[in-house]
Amino acid sequence: MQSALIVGKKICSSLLLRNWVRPLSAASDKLTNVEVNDKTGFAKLTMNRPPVNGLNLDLLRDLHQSIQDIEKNKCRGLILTSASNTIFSAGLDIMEMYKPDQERLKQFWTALQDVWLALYGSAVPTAAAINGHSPAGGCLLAASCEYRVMLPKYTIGLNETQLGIVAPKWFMSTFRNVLPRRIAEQALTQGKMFTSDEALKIGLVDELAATKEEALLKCEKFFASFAKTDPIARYLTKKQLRHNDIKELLDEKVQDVENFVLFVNQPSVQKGLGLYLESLKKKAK
Ligand SMILES: CCCCC/C=C/C(=O)SCCNC(=O)CCNC(=O)[C@H](O)C(C)(C)COP(=O)(O)OP(=O)(O)OC[C@H]1O[C@@H](n2cnc3c(N)ncnc32)[C@H](O)[C@@H]1OP(=O)(O)O
Repeated sequence: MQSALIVGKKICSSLLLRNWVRPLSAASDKLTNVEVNDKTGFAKLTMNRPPVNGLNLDLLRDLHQSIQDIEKNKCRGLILTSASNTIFSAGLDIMEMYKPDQERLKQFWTALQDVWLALYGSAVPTAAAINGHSPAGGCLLAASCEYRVMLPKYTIGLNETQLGIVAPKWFMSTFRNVLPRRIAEQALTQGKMFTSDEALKIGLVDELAATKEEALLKCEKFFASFAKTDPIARYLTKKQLRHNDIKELLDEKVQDVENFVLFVNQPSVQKGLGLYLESLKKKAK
């Protein structure tokens, strides 16, 4: 496992210290990092896969493990953010889908499903401090949280149709959980990337913040808004509201992997992904 969990000196009484301390791997190996604020019990989950936090199999597995740990240890909030100064996440690592190894491709999609199920269905309140660009899978992660605070002058959206690919149903449900249906439909069909200001205007993000520190504070303030609610009643309410979306994927999980594998292997999709990768690399030169 490639993530590190760092806990403050004092921890919430509900936490079992021995559960929290996982062996720290060498710094260069870490793909996610979890820090728990000892006073508040809020966990900061930081993605750290340079250069763009591309969601490959390893990062997805690491994220899943970290979300599960945060949940098991009954933290009072989970803030998802990025170690990069300019990118929250560039979405799925296209290298996982281009000329793929077939067995790994299945594992990759299953890992993405597991991350989404854990994050979207989390009992712990969730928020995203979006401190950089957040296309496609990056937007999915942020939109799966209950609250979003974004820094200015970045972009966010589900741009799949611009890549010639179709976002699966559960990506769309996540968007529809945040946006009015008509706006979601337009955004998804256009593959539109919104600037931070536009995202605020349509409600894709809840607040803007000038710095990452401010974004983290705003996420914490969101968690504090639950101070007078019963955590179990809070969770059961969220669970009921998100139940149909989650059930839909759980009922079709294996079929969804098969659909993905079939889709990605189509020659036209492979060609499109290859051209897109080339354009990204040309841009980098
Ligand atoms: C098939 C069923 C549905 C599947 C649903 C799919 C969901 C997805 O998430 S698909 C991925 C969609 N992602 C994108 O379209 C984002 C593409 N990337 C960008 O727009 C930009 O890279 C950026 C805005 C995120 C960052 O820009 P910048 O800071 O200028 O960095 P570079 O563009 O120079 O990128 C650095 C480096 O990283 C490579 N790269 C970027 N994104 C990806 C990616 N998603 N997958 C793989 N590799 C990526 C880029 O090619 C550069 O590589 P090098 O040239 O080798 O340094």
